[in-house]
Amino acid sequence: MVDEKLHVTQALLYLDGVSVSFDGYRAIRGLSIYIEPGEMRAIIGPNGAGKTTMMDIITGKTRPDEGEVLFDAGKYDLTKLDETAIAELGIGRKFQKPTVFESHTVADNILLALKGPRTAAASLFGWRNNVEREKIDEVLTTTGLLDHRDRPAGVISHGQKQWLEIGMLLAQDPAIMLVDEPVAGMTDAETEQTAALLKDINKSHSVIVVEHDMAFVRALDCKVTCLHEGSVLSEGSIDKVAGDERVIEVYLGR
Ligand SMILES: Nc1ncnc2c1ncn2[C@@H]1O[C@H](COP(=O)(O)OP(=O)(O)OP(=O)(O)O)[C@@H](O)[C@H]1O
Repeated sequence: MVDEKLHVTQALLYLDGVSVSFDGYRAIRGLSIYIEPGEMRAIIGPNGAGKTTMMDIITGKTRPDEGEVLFDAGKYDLTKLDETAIAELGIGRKFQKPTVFESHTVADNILLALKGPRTAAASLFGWRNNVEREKIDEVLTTTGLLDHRDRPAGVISHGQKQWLEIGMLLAQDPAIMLVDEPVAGMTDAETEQTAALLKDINKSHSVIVVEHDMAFVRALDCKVTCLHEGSVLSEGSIDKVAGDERVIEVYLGR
């Protein structure tokens, strides 16, 4: 049921005054972030700034002690929903380490993601309809993996595995994709391609990217939020944030 009191914002994702403590340590402190529909946002900040914890709060893995976490113009209070319900609302997450099914082909990995976990095993042996085939090829084209569609996912490069996992997320067509450090361990060329891929995906999906690689963040060409000690230290264009003396002191100047 939709609570009328929640209609306080047009933001796709609205975090306001969010705090959480672990064993008395306040990992997130009065964090407020608003993501507009269709937006791409890069989140940066030093180790321990709270970036992963923020993603955990959005996806329901961690419950905040206080604050509001609303989705889709205030329609849904994410603090009241579990991880499965939040995923079903269209909030998709990609963790840092790729977790593709290595013994299955690249195409079957996308098929498994399309089907969802419940019917996945059966679907691999079942009839694959044209709609699925078209969707798989569309995702593989977007992610630059069409030439690898019939190779086992275990033999493709680290960068290609990251793109495959982004593709698996894309197959589920989430309203917003949360992507955690996608270019860690990538070559410069792969990093550039990943920025282009996420910008392409952002034409039809909102995206939040956590990343340390500043060349990559610059290439994303989007609004940047720098977290520090669990709250927003600086926010705005990459030039504004990268030129902010407080950001240089705690993060960039290291
Ligand atoms: N489940 C947990 N139990 C106890 N402490 C935690 C837990 N999760 C996070 N923390 C602490 O909360 C703080 C924020 O951690 P978090 O992982 O969110 O930072 P981060 O910005 O993602 O850092 P990194 O860039 O290293 O991934 C850290 O001090 C961390 O040790």
